[in-house]
Amino acid sequence: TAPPAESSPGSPLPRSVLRKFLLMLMSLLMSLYVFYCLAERCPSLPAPLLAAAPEQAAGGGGWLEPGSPSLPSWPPAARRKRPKQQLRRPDAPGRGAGSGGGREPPGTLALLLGEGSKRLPQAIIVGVKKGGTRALLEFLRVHPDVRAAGAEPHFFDRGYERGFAWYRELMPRTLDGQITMEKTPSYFVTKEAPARISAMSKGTKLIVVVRDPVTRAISDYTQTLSKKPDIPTFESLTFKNRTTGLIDTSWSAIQIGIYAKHLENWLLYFPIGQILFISGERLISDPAGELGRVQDFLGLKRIITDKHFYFNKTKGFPCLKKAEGSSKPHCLGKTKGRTHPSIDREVVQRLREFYRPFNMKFYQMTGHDFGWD
Ligand SMILES: Nc1ncnc2c1ncn2[C@@H]1O[C@H](COP(=O)(O)OS(=O)(=O)O)[C@@H](OP(=O)(O)O)[C@H]1O
Repeated sequence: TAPPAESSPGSPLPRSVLRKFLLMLMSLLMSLYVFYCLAERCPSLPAPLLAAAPEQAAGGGGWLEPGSPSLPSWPPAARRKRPKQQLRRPDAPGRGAGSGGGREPPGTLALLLGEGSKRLPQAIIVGVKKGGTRALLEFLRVHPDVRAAGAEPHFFDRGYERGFAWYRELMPRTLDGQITMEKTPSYFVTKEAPARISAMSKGTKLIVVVRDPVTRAISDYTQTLSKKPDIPTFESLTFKNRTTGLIDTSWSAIQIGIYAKHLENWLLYFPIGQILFISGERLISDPAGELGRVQDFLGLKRIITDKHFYFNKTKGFPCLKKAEGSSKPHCLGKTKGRTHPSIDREVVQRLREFYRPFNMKFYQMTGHDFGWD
């Protein structure tokens, strides 16, 4: 018998090759479709994450950024209309935006594909220096609805003349419903910062991580000492006149801790309810508890819980079980949690006396006793 015809007369390709080619074409088309669906444009999957919620699409107003009248108003997350199935369960494994290995929150692929846009921050950690601001931001970034600038932009203290377009460029891209954040601790003691932030948006949510002003001052000094080992002792810098015991309030390490005074300046532009005060001490002893308060304040679902933290004995601090963008445990670097030099007890005592009335005033203003006295 004659062998089955592999190619029809006149056809340049044998049938088997043609079949293989068609199969390959089909699988290529199927892969393209799957990819399309993963990019959240596929109609058979949950509604597109990228579609703006009706009220967001309508534009809310409230933003005063020059030249950008259509910027969305706060709070995208609180008013979020993201489909339910796109929010991870609080106990679901996985990480914040940018993580790898199939643990990405919804929308990460869209961000990777260049979707989303850079927005001015809706929430800022404005202080205080050495309060625990980096820890708070790193912890918050675990939330899939939070995206934050990595470095401190220093826009409202050092870079204001560069303009809002420059500032916005420093921000990560976000999808509708995600909150853009940054942290620059020096804003809290910058006279012009409240007016400038209010000029950007009156609705900006402010977070201040405060810490016992005496320990904060020592931490501040420790940082300077690590960079300039030749500076005078903490004790000598503390006093204008050691014999009279007059404190040198012009020394920034002391100045920054007079929280009540700085807060007065912020209250000229923002209602107290728009400022969240986080205890730097509790951020260490109960990170999940403090993160719960922050998530509520930002109108976010409570996704970051105690399951996200472990206490690292070597570091002496709580660390993340999985850092953003990785599945590995993550502690803050060596510049966080430095060993403080021991300071003369009497000097510490004198500083405690100095800060006490300011602390009392601060507790009164915030309605919260931070327990430093
Ligand atoms: N989880 C965790 N890991 C490491 N460090 C932690 C953590 N939580 C709070 N802290 C405290 O954060 C202090 C540094 O504060 P900041 O990040 O605000 O410093 S800075 O102003 O940005 O330089 C840093 O101060 P020092 O201990 O004096 O170095 C820490 O005490």
